[in-house]
Amino acid sequence: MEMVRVKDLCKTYNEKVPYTALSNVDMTLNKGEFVGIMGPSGSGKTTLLNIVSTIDHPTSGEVRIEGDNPHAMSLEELALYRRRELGFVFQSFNLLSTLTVKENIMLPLTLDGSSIKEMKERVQEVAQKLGITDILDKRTYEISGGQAQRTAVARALIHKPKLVLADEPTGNLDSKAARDVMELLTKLNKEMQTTTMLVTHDAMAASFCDRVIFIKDGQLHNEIVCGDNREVFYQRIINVLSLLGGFRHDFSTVRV
Ligand SMILES: Nc1ncnc2c1ncn2[C@@H]1O[C@H](COP(=O)(O)OP(=O)(O)OP(=O)(O)O)[C@@H](O)[C@H]1O
Repeated sequence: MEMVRVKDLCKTYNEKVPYTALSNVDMTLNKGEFVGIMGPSGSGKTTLLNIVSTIDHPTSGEVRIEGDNPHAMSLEELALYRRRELGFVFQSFNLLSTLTVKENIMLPLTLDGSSIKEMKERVQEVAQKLGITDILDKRTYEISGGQAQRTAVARALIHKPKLVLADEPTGNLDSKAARDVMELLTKLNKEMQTTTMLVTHDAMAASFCDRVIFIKDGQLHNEIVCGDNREVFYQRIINVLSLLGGFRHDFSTVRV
């Protein structure tokens, strides 16, 4: 079943000199699928994620999420839609430092007016899945980067969103923490059947996906699907990246 449908999507930034960041992008994400988006620096990955996640608007074309067109909603409808149906994970964690880990995780439910009982139950459930029950009362400055990103993942998933959007979630983590976060994200994706779109430059992170879509110069380049062997998938990702060229970062040195 189709969860996300991107149709003929174009984005031009109207600066002094207009810049076309995306041209005629078509893609589909199926329900429960974990899809990576890769491409050289400046190829349009974040622009694509921002438009699918409703943070930015397309110049033309359409995004449908389970049939809904979020870009056609009013600001109030859109705010509610984002809060209820989408989950976000960012490179910089975006946790509120004045709140505890537990309060950060609860935030989407607090904003939605859920009962205290329900919030407590859901926090316990999601914290257990992410192995962070023992840090729930800590402040965000008392925890490690890996724990911070697991907290951010818990916050993104607590309201059981339809779609999780992750922009370089391993970008600020060491290789061990990065691998842990990817293992948890994929485990929860399978358990909860939450469709996930991941932008990354990291081949190790991408090798956890079911499918990786490559973009270059704002257009779809190709895609590869993970078979039975993740190590082979990782090598195939590296091969496409070396063909594409133009990477800001060195390829990940982490072995799968
Ligand atoms: N708000 C903006 N105004 C003008 N140009 C922009 C804006 N945001 C992005 N761009 C340009 O659009 C192009 C695509 O940017 P985008 O951030 O989507 O690329 P990316 O593939 O995510 O890059 P990176 O891997 O470096 O994060 C780049 O050339 C960028 O300079």
